[in-house]
Amino acid sequence: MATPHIAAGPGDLAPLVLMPGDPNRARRIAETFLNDARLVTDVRGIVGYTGSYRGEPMSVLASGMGIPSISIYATELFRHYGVRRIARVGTAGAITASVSVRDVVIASAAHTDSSVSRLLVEGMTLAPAPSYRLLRAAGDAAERLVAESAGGAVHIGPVFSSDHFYLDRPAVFDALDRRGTLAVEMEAAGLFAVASAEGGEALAVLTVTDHLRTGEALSSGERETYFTRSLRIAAEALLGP
Ligand SMILES: O=P(O)(O)O[C@H]1O[C@H](CO)[C@@H](O)[C@H]1O
Ligand SMILES: O=c1cc[nH]c(=O)[nH]1
Repeated sequence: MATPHIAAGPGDLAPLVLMPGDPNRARRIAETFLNDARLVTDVRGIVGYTGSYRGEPMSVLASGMGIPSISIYATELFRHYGVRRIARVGTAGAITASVSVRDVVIASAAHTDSSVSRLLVEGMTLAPAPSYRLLRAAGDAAERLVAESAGGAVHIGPVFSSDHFYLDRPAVFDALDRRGTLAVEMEAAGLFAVASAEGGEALAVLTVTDHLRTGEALSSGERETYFTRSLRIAAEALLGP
């Protein structure tokens, strides 16, 4: 059963998976958010746990950073472990003035400079996007949570999945900003492309931890506090219709 990158056995992973980039965050999600979570894989330090959320089996597996890394884990989950839905829960940098740090961005599409949108179907530039069912469920969950709890705004719109964390090309961000792009991160487009190829469903719910325009950044403590809201939106969406 084990794949080159996941050591879990048959039935060890739930059909619903939360996927942060950071393995430490995956462990914290297992310890503080899921119920009765147990470790099911730790190949290369990319830990995965399975427990439950509101009585439903749910797993968390880290993706590592970047499109190549998340593409490996998402492919193996959908293709070999019977996973149906993956929600990326990650951090992002705001690239437009109307988005602030502490806000949540739910990706409705993911522009990318990665070859993932160009290589998979010859002669075509694909448009990586989340599952509409999960996106709608996330929007509904966000409305309920914003009404219930304090915190920043929740935005739904396109993000930029960059192959470069250190991209010294401000004109790229200006042009994407003018086209309504909300934030930058490094995995959503790869996850969406894999989900569409493998017949799975995917979503990305991002906590805005940095602002590329103002230079503002959350402290590590604040990152954990505000991350919980994205997590709840993503987990509720995974349970959705
Ligand atoms: O917080 P995570 O999920 O890792 O996401 C963001 O943080 C990493 C860069 O620091 C990239 O993986 C980017 O997408
Ligand atoms: O990819 C990322 C993630 C968080 N903040 C950024 O500026 N970029």
